[in-house]
Amino acid sequence: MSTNKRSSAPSPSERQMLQQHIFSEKSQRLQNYLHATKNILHELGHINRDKWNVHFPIPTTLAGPPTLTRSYTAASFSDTPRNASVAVGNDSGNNLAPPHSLQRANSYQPMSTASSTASYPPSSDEGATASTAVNSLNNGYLDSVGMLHRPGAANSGNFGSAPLSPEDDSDNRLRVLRLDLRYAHHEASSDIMSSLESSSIARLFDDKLVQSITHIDRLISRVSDKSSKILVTGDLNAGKSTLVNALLRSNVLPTDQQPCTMLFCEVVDAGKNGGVEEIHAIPRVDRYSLDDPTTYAIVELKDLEDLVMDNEEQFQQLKIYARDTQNKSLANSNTVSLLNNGVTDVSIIDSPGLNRDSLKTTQLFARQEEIDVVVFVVNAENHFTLSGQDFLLSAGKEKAHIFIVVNRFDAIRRKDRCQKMIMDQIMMLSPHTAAEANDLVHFISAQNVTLANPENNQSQQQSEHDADGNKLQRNTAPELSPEFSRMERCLKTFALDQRFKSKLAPAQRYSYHVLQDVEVIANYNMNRAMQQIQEINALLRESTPVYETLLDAKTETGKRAENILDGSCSAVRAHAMTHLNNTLENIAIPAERVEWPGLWSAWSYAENVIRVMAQHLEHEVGECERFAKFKINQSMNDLDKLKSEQQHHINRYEMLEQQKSNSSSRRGTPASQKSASTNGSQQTAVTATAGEVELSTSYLVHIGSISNALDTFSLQPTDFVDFEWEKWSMLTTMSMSAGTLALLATRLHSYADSIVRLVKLSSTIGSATTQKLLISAAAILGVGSALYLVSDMDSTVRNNVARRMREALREEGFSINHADRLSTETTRSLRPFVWKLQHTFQRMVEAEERRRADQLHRRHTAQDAQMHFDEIRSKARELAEMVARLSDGMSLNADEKPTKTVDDGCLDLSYSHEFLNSSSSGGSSNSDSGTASCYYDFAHQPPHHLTAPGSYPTSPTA
Ligand SMILES: Nc1nc2c(ncn2[C@@H]2O[C@H](COP(=O)(O)OP(=O)(O)OP(=O)(O)O)[C@@H](O)[C@H]2O)c(=O)[nH]1
Repeated sequence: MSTNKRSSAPSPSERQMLQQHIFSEKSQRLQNYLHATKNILHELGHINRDKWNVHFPIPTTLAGPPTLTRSYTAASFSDTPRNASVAVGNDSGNNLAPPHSLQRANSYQPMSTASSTASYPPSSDEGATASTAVNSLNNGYLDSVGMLHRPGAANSGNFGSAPLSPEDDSDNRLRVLRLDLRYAHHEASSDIMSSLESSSIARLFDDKLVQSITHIDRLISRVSDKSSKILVTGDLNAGKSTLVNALLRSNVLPTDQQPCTMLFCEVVDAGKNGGVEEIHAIPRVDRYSLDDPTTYAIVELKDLEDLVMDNEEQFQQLKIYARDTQNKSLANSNTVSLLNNGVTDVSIIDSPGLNRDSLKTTQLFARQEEIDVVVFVVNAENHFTLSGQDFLLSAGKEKAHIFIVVNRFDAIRRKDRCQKMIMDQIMMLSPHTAAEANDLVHFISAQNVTLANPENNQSQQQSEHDADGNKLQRNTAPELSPEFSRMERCLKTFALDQRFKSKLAPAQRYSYHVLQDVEVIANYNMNRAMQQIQEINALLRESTPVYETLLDAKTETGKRAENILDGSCSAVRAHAMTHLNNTLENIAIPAERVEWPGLWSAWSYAENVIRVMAQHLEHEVGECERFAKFKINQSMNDLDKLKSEQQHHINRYEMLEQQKSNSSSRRGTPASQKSASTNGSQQTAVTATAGEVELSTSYLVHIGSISNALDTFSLQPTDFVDFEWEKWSMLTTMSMSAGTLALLATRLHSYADSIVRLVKLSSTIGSATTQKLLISAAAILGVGSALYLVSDMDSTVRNNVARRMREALREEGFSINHADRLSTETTRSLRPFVWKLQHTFQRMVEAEERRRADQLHRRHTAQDAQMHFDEIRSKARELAEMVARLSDGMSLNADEKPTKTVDDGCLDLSYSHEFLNSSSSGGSSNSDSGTASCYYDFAHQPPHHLTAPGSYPTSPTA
């Protein structure tokens, strides 16, 4: 790059063209960055809502809102309450100075002792802690101010030389996205934060993100709006209207010793209204359209005073289209009108006094978002009132620089003292403004500007006549004090030439701070996620062997419980079978106790025998049941022992369940409800107790009959006859031994057969004697048998009954039925307890598995979040650097610039000229000069990964 090019000075028109070109490039880039910032916030909100409740760094040191000593405000006007504004200022996270930084700010030294260098102390807001020094004040007094600079920061300054540098200890210092809950609860934010559920914090954070996104939208529209709005504000009667009139060189706005501006009055060049001077009284600012006369009422300029004073209820704002009378020559910037400047459309808004009423004050606070330049008028006699302080703190939320006009300075006797006190206040309220006090703080007397007004200032006008003889009025150049001239020049520079500083820097600053906050939050949450992953890993490591042991215990306990049950059932069954079979076998024995009452009561004897036998059977069945109960009790004890062996598993489970229920009751579930449900589950988990055994075995007592066969069993006549032929054989043998036919008789097997054979024998023998003998023998045999029958009838009956009963019972499966029944009953008694034990283990295993699944899920979520936060952090960091680089080459600080600045340092024109030349020749401006890098990135867009589809307009071509 040739030295010739660099040294050639640009003409004013070239310079202006360059400025506009650069401004529109930077403006476009800034809009892109704002969109990208919004996307990052959207992304963060999405993560916060759907993936991971964002955790908030809890401030370890609480930064209170800065306060000034009352001595500064003792002479102030009535003040509006501080509450809203302090909250806003605090909320902004901007310029919140901890007490020590306030002390630093208070240590303002007169220029002779102040240091011109500045450091960037940690743990404090960028401005409030800056060690700035004022070397001089206005007119030589406000001369040079130390530049805040942090070595190694990504940026080299910003539009307004307010540094955009990361916090040194930023982990718990957020500027914009901070959740400050103090004001709602009168408690420390950290206390409230730590007591809140993470989901509640996430909801609050979501609201915060929405607010921030809305604000960025407003910034985008402000940045994209080609026109500039200058808001003139300050306390009542500070001289705001007088100042506006002085700037316009015309008594457009009414002034009075009493408060008179009740409405916002926006003064716009009449050229915007087809050159017609008139007032549009607007009921709804948001609906106002110049092309739609229904959105406003037209009022003549002469009626402005009445309108301003009396219609505050009817109209929200007045738009005053006034003709500009100043010289528009660009050659002399001092005479270029603010409204009609040839650079951009400017409007000046005169506002009602800050401390007039809280409603207007609130409106004023709200309006800052749409304005580019704040001109704050301070009454030199009153200094900053509390309302003024609050406003500056709030405006400082994004505007590092505020143009401060200390008016009515003519009325001050000890001017030095006044200047010093007011500068002290400014340094605390807007340090960046204080740092550039030379350009931004002016001590003037607006009233001293003599204005052109045909009614009250004829001396300032010359009358001429046009060709038709009409009288023309032309302003003569008013007499301006040097202070006023300088103030005016600086204001024009600030509002027009330094639109980077006045219009773009606030948005740049806000975006940068948001991105820094995002980075801090992402970093914090990454660490939290990492911590959570580590905790979960440790928990999983610890719980894996426990889980495996629990699985084994579950299997083993289940098997052993089943074995106890099966063993018990088998024992009961086997015992019942054996016992009842034996009982049936020997069923006749108990009947032996029944006394034989004689032949004539044989029937009742038989009935008694049956009853005794049935009773005996019943008793023996009961015996089997008692055995079953015994076995059930024994098994219960075994199960209880089994449970005791595994008690440590159950204890752990119950402890974890208790912890869970405690934590859910902390989250709001009624404690009683929780503990009831927990106790209930615990009770079901506990195995049998003695009481339960009693209860469970009680239904083993049989109800009613023990056998159908026994119920229908009845006595039969044959029961009295002994049909056991063995006996008859024996009897026959015995009879025959007494006679000659003993041998025959022994061969006979039945009584009938014996008789028949004897008869047959007698007939074959043929001898009468023998026949008689045989008949006698038969008779003896019959009588003997009868006698025998009668004498052994009791045993016959017993045996017959026992036999028949045994047969009947066997036939119905008496023993096996009872064995089965008792076995089933045993199972039924024990099964619930086995199940409970198994269920307990099943639930423990399931709970453990749920816990592990939950831990794995949480780990996955944390890993996911870690990844997302890492991405967001990188994006935010990268974008923040780009946002910071946006101000490369725009620094006003001569120390930082390799070349001199032109016209109050608004722009390095040698570079601009070079850029213009190189770009017009199609070449790159940085080909041979490292110092010209400030314009290389004009066409930079955010990297592709920072852009959402369709988010960005195409890059403007240089
Ligand atoms: N001595 C002195 N008086 C001034 C100066 N500027 C304004 N005044 C007077 O202060 C009074 C209030 O001036 P305004 O311009 O109406 O003040 P304001 O801030 O617009 O008042 P409101 O809109 O009612 O809040 C008027 O009487 C002015 O003449 C000044 O520089 N010096």
